[in-house]
Amino acid sequence: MPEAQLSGLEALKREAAVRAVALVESGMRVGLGTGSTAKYAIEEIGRRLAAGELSGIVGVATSEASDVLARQVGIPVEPLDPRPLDIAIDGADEIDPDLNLIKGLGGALLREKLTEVQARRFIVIADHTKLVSGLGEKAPVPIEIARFGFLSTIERLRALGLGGRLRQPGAQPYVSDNGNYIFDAALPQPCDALTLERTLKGTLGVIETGFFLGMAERAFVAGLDGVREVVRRG
Ligand SMILES: O=C[C@H](O)[C@H](O)[C@H](O)COP(=O)(O)O
Repeated sequence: MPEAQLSGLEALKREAAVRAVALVESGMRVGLGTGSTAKYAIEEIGRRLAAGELSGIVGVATSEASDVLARQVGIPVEPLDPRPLDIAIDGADEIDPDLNLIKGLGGALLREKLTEVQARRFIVIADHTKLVSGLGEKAPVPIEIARFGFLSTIERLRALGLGGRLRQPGAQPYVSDNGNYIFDAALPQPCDALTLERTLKGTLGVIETGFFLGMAERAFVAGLDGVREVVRRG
């Protein structure tokens, strides 16, 4: 869509995406994120390929939807294999001052984490509404859980003191690309995300969480005064 037709927030998201895609070079293997911001990054990579600004790009998609979009815009897509990715670009639901993230409100957390952990550089793109002083301030943390015995798993999550609910947009629970359910957990504030992440990973029935801690190298965050580049400290 031409820039002039995008709403204010959408234009900001695209601006952040374009800044991140400027880091992509010919021949790179690129992790392709998921969501309404990552969509702009995929489109921009496609545009640069079509314009001859890039060549030899291979994309690894973090969701079925991003796989479809990438192919539509002419990005060759391959499955994730053990080779490192040069870069991954993705959106986020919350970003704290140390670039720890909550991701997965779009349901793609497991494939995103599997892909982004293999990237030499993981770049986050977002609009300014995603910035928080502590994780869980605005968004729940999505927890992907096995369908089998999910009610028992939810009881275990509640026993950890977590509020929240099974994601269920209609009559049936939401099913991820991997065939699992998602529990959107409300976090106590303030939240010790690292400790909670460790506890959750040791909880039977939990497959993955939407905490992306210490993974992002930098973020391009678009606000009304332009795009701010935030680099992780240490
Ligand atoms: O599962 C979805 C992903 O983690 C998204 O990257 C995240 O939800 C941000 O999406 P959006 O850019 O649409 O706000």
